[in-house]
Amino acid sequence: MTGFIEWTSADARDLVAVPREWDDKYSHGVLGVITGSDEYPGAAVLGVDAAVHTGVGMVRYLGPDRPTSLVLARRPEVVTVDGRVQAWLIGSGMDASTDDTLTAARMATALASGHPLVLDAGAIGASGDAVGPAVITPHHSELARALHVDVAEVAAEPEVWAQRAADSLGMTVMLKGHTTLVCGEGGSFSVTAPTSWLATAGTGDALAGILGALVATHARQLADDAGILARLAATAALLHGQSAGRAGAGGPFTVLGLNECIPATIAALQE
Ligand SMILES: NC(=O)C1=CN([C@@H]2O[C@H](COP(=O)(O)OP(=O)(O)OC[C@H]3O[C@@H](n4cnc5c(N)ncnc54)[C@H](OP(=O)(O)O)[C@@H]3O)[C@@H](O)[C@H]2O)[C@@H](O)CC1
Ligand SMILES: Nc1ncnc2c1ncn2[C@@H]1O[C@H](COP(=O)(O)OP(=O)(O)O)[C@@H](O)[C@H]1O
Repeated sequence: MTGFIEWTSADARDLVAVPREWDDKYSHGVLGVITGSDEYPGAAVLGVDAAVHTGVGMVRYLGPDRPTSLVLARRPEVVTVDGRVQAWLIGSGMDASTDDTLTAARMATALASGHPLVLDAGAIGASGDAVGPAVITPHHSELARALHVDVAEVAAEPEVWAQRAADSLGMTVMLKGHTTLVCGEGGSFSVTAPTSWLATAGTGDALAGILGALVATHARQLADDAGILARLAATAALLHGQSAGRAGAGGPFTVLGLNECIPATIAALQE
């Protein structure tokens, strides 16, 4: 694939931040999460669960009551009150033009915060309001919508459209598919999935959570070098694919099952 370097486990190894003996939950990174809705509460659960399994100092989830209850039922370690955050994950399972005024206000504050941003699904259309370094995580249809082109054009030349989006939006783009393409000021990388069983609802929400955790735990490095965002995105796609392969052992898996395999995938990476 011209210009795209295939990302490997060796490349990914140094992009998972292992807490040091002097770290605490705040210094290791706090991920703020604004995802889910009454219509799609599951997206919030899947993304938060993935972030926790990827390793982060704290996940702070701010969403409507229904997804909040479900997130806490699945992951009681999650904090659901406003406070200090080092990076934001926004958009999975929600609509940017939501009439929920509290969620809309939280989203506007996060976009303007200057903190690194992971913008998924419903937040991709709000990328123009991002102040800090940002990565968008569209599938083909979402990228086509963002660029006002036909999805068939994106499907025919995904490398061209991923690069065009990164150039025109001035941010990192992770275009999802069997081969996931990442472009940004830090480089252009491809990650080939080890299993097509990933083609199932909710796996993208988990990927966004993995990336959110990697971004939150590198917030300080991102302040000096926004270029590492592309390498973090490629690492997230690699961890996601390998965890899916591990979860299904060649067959299908649940998304929560994929998440449960993330720690072993990270441990194997660091052996
Ligand atoms: N449990 C939960 O809470 C879950 C919540 N979820 C949340 O649901 C929200 C909506 O997500 P969404 O992707 O289904 O809808 P949307 O972006 O409007 O797509 C519209 C059209 O695009 C196409 N299309 C779709 N995927 C494509 C692909 N990979 N590659 C190419 N084309 C693709 C397809 O059109 P078709 O190709 O059939 O013509 C489709 O009809 C989102 O917020 C997400 O986070 C989900 O994660 C599931 C689990
Ligand atoms: N055929 C496939 N082979 C491998 N991976 C796939 C395939 N189709 C989709 N994926 C991956 O599955 C995930 C789907 O994400 P997305 O389309 O956002 O779904 P959802 O919104 O339901 O979570 C992405 O990580 C994508 O790269």
